Amino acid sequence: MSGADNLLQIAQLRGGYSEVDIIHGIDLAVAPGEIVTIAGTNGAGKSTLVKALLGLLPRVAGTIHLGGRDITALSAEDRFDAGLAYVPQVANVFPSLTVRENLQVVRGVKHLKQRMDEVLADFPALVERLPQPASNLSGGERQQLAFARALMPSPRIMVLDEPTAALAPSLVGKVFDMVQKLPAAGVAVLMVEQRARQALQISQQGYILDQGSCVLQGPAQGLLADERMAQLYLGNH
Ligand SMILES: Nc1ncnc2c1ncn2[C@@H]1O[C@H](COP(=O)(O)OP(=O)(O)OP(=O)(O)O)[C@@H](O)[C@H]1O
Repeated sequence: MSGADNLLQIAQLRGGYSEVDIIHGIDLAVAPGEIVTIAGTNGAGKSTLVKALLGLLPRVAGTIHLGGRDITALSAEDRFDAGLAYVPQVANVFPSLTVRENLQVVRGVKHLKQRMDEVLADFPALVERLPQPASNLSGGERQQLAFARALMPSPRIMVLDEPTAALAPSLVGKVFDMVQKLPAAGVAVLMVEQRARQALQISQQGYILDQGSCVLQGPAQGLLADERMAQLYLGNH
């Protein structure tokens, strides 16, 4: 696939929180319908890369294109409106609002009632919880609500920050199942995940960061098959 066909195209992205660069010229692409995993050691720069992508890093250089449009200079709000959804690791729902209100307050949703019905069709467990405060939800249900919220404005790509991190091990498979269904709903996925092996198993492409640079990239199955690299960077999960 040529660069022009990619949904998301990050080129030579660098930047940091002060004058010191934390990420050093990263190239990354997500094609329509793809799941792409970013893995790497602690402190490698994964969250910093995500912040740069979302427009939350104070200083960046390089370019970011979404659907062929240069979004590098856009605010975080305008990137969201352009179809970039984000599910943070924590604080991804409003606990004091009901489940219904959590879905209603998402910015930029057209035909709210209809869209809510469409999204809830994929999350039946949330339907009976609609009148309850989100604080009543279990960890797994809360993650479902976070995904449902992110889907409300019909994004083109969802950026997931360690979607399994705060969950009991028994729920991890369910979250990866949810992720795996997103491309069929027309949503590509860019996911940072510590459970790198499991994440790569449901991904088409993977990128391994170390000290702010991409040290390895390619088809996910190839990365999993490279035992030496897998030992170094992918951990046991
Ligand atoms: N707000 C910040 N201000 C200054 N430096 C920061 C800030 N956030 C992160 N850093 C630094 O940037 C580097 C990369 O951190 P980052 O959080 O991007 O790594 P990561 O790969 O996401 O790590 P982890 O897997 O532990 O979450 C680290 O050296 C970190 O100390």
